[in-house]
Parts: sequence; structure tokens; C-alpha cells
Amino acid sequence: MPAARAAKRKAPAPSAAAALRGSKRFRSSVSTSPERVLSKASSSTDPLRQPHPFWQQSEEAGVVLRKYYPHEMSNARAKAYQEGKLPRPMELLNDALDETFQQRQEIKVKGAVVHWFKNDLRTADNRALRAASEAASKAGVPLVTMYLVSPEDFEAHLTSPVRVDFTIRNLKVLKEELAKLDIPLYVETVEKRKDIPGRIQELLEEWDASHLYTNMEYEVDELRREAKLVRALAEKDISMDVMHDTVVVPPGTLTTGAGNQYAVYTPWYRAWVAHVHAHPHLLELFDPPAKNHVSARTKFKDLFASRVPDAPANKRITKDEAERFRALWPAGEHEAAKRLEMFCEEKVGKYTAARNLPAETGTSSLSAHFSAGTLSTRTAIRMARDRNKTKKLNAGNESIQRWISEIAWRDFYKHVLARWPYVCMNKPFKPEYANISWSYDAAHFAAWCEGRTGFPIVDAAMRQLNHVGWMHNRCRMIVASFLAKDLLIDWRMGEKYFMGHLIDGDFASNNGGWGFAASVGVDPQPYFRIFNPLLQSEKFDPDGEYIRKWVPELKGVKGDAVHEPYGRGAGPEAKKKGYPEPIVEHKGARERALAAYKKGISSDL
Ligand SMILES: Cc1cc2nc3c(=O)[nH]c(=O)nc-3n(C[C@H](O)[C@H](O)[C@H](O)COP(=O)(O)OP(=O)(O)OC[C@H]3O[C@@H](n4cnc5c(N)ncnc54)[C@H](O)[C@@H]3O)c2cc1C
Repeated sequence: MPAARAAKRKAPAPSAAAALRGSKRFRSSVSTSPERVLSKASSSTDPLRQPHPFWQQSEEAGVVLRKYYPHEMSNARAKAYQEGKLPRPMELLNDALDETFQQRQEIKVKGAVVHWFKNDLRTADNRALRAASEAASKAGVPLVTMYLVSPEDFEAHLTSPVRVDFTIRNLKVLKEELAKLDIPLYVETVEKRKDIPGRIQELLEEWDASHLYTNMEYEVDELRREAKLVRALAEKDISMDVMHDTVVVPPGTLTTGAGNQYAVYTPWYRAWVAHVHAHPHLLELFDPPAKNHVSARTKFKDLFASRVPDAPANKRITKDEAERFRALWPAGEHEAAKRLEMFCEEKVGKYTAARNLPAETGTSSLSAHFSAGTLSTRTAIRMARDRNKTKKLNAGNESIQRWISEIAWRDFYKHVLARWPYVCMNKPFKPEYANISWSYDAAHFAAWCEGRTGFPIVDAAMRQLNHVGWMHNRCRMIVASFLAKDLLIDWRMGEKYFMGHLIDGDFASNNGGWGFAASVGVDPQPYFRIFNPLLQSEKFDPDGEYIRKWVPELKGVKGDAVHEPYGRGAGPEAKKKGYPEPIVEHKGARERALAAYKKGISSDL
């Protein structure tokens, strides 16, 4: 596998990026923490190091802003990434893998091979786990697996408590599954994220392991960490391999005729389908790991006995929540497989008609499993495609095609993240969209978070999110548009609120979804297309069933008034039950948003 990958990867063209890579300035920039970049920025004359002026506005904008965006980079720096003048984190990792390739090939397997689990908490169809198992079997040594719980990573990624709980529960199931194959799963909490690489090295040495396998994560910090770790371990004669697994097509593979990354989904998807058809192995499934070497049970007895720690203190949930989430979101790869089969058996054929109606269970609710990695997208796409009785992704039943194309959005947003890494640094895809003058109205934001805006469809959706840790896709678009346009609140506050509450929180998909709905991202909805919450409500929840389920104050409101109680004669009833009046007037809010977007986009900071 590494040989094939190395052969396929093009030699990096000598570019401005390559020149910078060798320079002192670049080295200091990649090794410097964002906080230090910021504190140095004021004294620096380097335009790439200036913070975005938006940051300077924070004094007047208040505490919320300062808390959320201390690290926003300058537009100039984002543009430098856009133009390829700064090496992207994925290039750093690819370079580390390429440059150590020969050396790693020559390392002999010692006492064990290790797989490091991250967002791939399954035994089935797991590329790096399978590769680790094969390496261990071939050398006749045990396979050991590990997962490191990092409270600081959870904090930095704003991982929601419900997602952390899901992770811990998934780990417990995974530990049992692996034990059936005599494979130990060792789980340890590492308090400081900066200590993770060092701790990995210690564990590998303790286990006399010479080979480490893991699947790739595409966020900036993770790519940079892995790039350094590959090199550091190679110096200690330990081989680390980092594989593409959470995507079907690796980022960087698909380019336009002019050689650029696609920034629009439809042509990207056409290229994605053509590429998968031309490379059918991309949808081949990886077997689960083989039964472990007999010595594993004795040699690593302690690891089998180790327990999965509780969620860290910063991410605990209450007993009530724990019971609710456990019932709603059963953990483990078998639950994921069951849900997938049921969906493919009963629902996928009607997906096109049902997918936009939040009152129906017309979608798969598999996103929590895709994000945790208890299910691979390869497996899901294959199963749907095979039901379609065609080997083509773009033929046969329209609903099946549609569902596959929805799953492909996951790949699309990961390709975007790898190509434009600054979206990971609080920056909109188009840097000039950072110039929009957002509102930071704390009362409006609180009303949105708590589902008290007086717009029933928005409130129903936010209450669904707060109660079950998940929200229907149509509603995600409605509430995101409402926040960024009707309330003109900085979309990043919504993005972060979502991450903090979703069980399926996935940086790339969430950032992409917010960028789309707020018209600031890649392939954005045009900014002048502003969702009318009332029309959305009438179209997608025609009987008001979804609203009545999540907004009990409106349960007794009859007919169409449920979409707009104060404008359709149900005001007294709504008021009596404590349902608020609308916090903004849509038409006026729309005009305000249009003006703010126009002004922001045309200013050149
Ligand atoms: C503002 C906003 C924020 C979002 N945040 C996230 C997030 O943090 N994590 C997340 O997994 N999805 C996110 N999405 C995408 C989408 O809403 C969810 O994936 C979907 O609602 C999950 O429900 P499902 O599994 O029933 O989807 P289905 O309709 O059954 O779709 C199957 C799978 O396709 C993928 N998918 C579908 N639509 C999208 C999409 N628009 N973008 C990316 N992947 C998609 C998901 O993995 C999903 O599980 C967001 C969308 C928006 C508009």
C-alpha cells in the first residue's frame, strides 16, 4: 500500500511553497502556536502575520467574540494559503511520509505492531487496522491497539458532551469486539494534547513495537502533529503509516481541467463518480483484523484488563441525559450496521421524496456513526449501490443515487479542508467574506440557542438539537440561514454552538454546512437568497407536525397558524402558553442582511 501510494503521488513541483518551506520564517510559522502568532502579530511587520482587523473590533464587540475567535488569521495569510504560497498541512504530512518512505520500509518488525484508533472506532472495513493486522500476522507478532482520550482536544474541537459520551460507549463495544479476536485495546487519558506524541513514543517503546498504523484526520492540528510524529518516530527506527480511510477518494485527487481543486459540488461530484468508476478498488471493503497471535493474551495481559476511562470532567453529561442518549443512539459498529441495513431495506428507495421532511424519519440518521467511524462510507455506499442492482453510482433508482450523492458531501468537505486549511482557522472560504460586520446581540443569540425566537420552525429545530443531539438537515439549513441572515449574527457562533451540541459533529461537514447556509463558504448559497422561515416551514412541515412535536406551547394551535401564531390569529393562545413573539421582522431583517453582505464583500481589508 505505501509503495503504491508513493508511486502515485506526484513529486512536488518546485514552487514558492517549496522555497518557503526551507526558510526560517516558514519553519517558525508552522511550529508556532496560534496564541503566539497572535501575540507576536502586533510587533511584526510581516503582512502575513497581522491578525484580521475583525479581531481588533473585538473590544467593542464584547466578550463573546473574544472568547470565540482569538486566533483568526489575517486575510493576507489566508490568501497566501489560497494561492499555494504557504504549504498546506496535508503537504507537510505527505512530505514526511514520502521522505521517510525508504527508511520506514527497511525497519524490521520487532515485538508488536500497533494501530492507533481515532475517528475509526470499528473493526470492519478499516484500512489502517487491516494493514496493521496483516503486518503483525506476517511477522508472527501480536497486534496491539490504542485510543488516547484527550480532554484538551475535546476542548479545542468543541466536541459536544453527547459526542464524547458516544465515543466512550463506542470504545467499550470496540474493546469487547477486539478481545474476541484476542486483540487488546488500550485506552488512556492524556491531559495535555502536546504530550500525545511523546506518550505514543513511550507506549511503543514499552510494547517493543516497531510499526504504528493510523488513519488520516484532515484537520490542521492533526495533520501537523502526524507530520512531525512520522519524522520523529522514523528517527527512533519506528515506522508510522497514516492512511486515507474516512474518504472514498483521497483529497487532492480530483482537479478541474485547469488543475485546480473544485470549489463547486456538482462538477466535483461528477468527477468523483467518474473517478470511483475508473478505480473500483476504492469501494472494496477491508476485512476485519485476523485473530491475534497466541502470545498476545500473555504478553499484553494488562492491556486486556485495562478499563475505558470515564468521560473527562469537562465533558460529562447528567444521568438523565446519559439514559436518553443511550436509548436514542445505541453505540458500536453492530448497531451502525443494523441501522444501515434497516435503512437500505425500508427507506432508501423513498429517500428523494422523504429527505426534506423533518417530521418523517426519511433519512438514515447514520451521521453519528460516520463521524465516530463506527461505519465507513465505503460500506454504506456499496450496500446502497448493490441494492440498486447496478455497479454504477449514477444509474438505476433515483433515490439511491441521491443518497449516495449525499454521503459524497462528506468527501467533498474533507477535500475542501485539505486544500483550503484556513477554513479550520475561523476563516471563511472567501477571505473577503470576513469583512461583513456581524451582530453580536447576546439576547438574540441566546434566543436562537434556546429555541425562543418566535419563529416556530427555527425553535422546533433548535429544541430538537438540544434534546437529542441531532437535527434534520433541512432544519440545519433553516436555522443557519436564520442566524446568519435574519439575525445577522456571526455564523461562526452558530458553527461552534452546533459542534458543542451535535452527536455527529464533524468539523469539515459542519463548517461546510455553515459556510453554505451563511453564504460565506465553498459552493455557497448566493447571499441574496435568504430563506424565508415561514415559507420553509409551510413547505417542509406542511401539517406542522414537527413544530407541534418540539414546541409544546403550540401543540393546541390548529391549522396553518402553527407556522406563524402571532400573525395568524393564534397570538393569545401562544402568549398564554408562554411562546414568544418573533424577535425580528423577516422583511426588514432581510434588507439589513443584504446591505451588510454587500458592504462587507465590497470592502477590501
Ligand atoms: C449548518 C449545517 C451543519 C452541519 N453539520 C454537520 C456535522 O457536524 N456533521 C455531519 O455529519 N453532518 C453535518 N451536516 C450535514 C447534514 O445535515 C447531516 O449529515 C445529516 O443531517 C445527517 O442526517 P442523516 O444521517 O439522517 O443523513 P442522510 O440524509 O441519511 O445522509 C446520509 C449521510 O450523508 C452525509 N450527508 C448528508 N448531507 C450532508 C451534507 N450536507 N454535508 C455533509 N454530509 C452530508 C452524512 O454523513 C449523512 O449521514 C450539516 C449541515 C448543515 C446545513
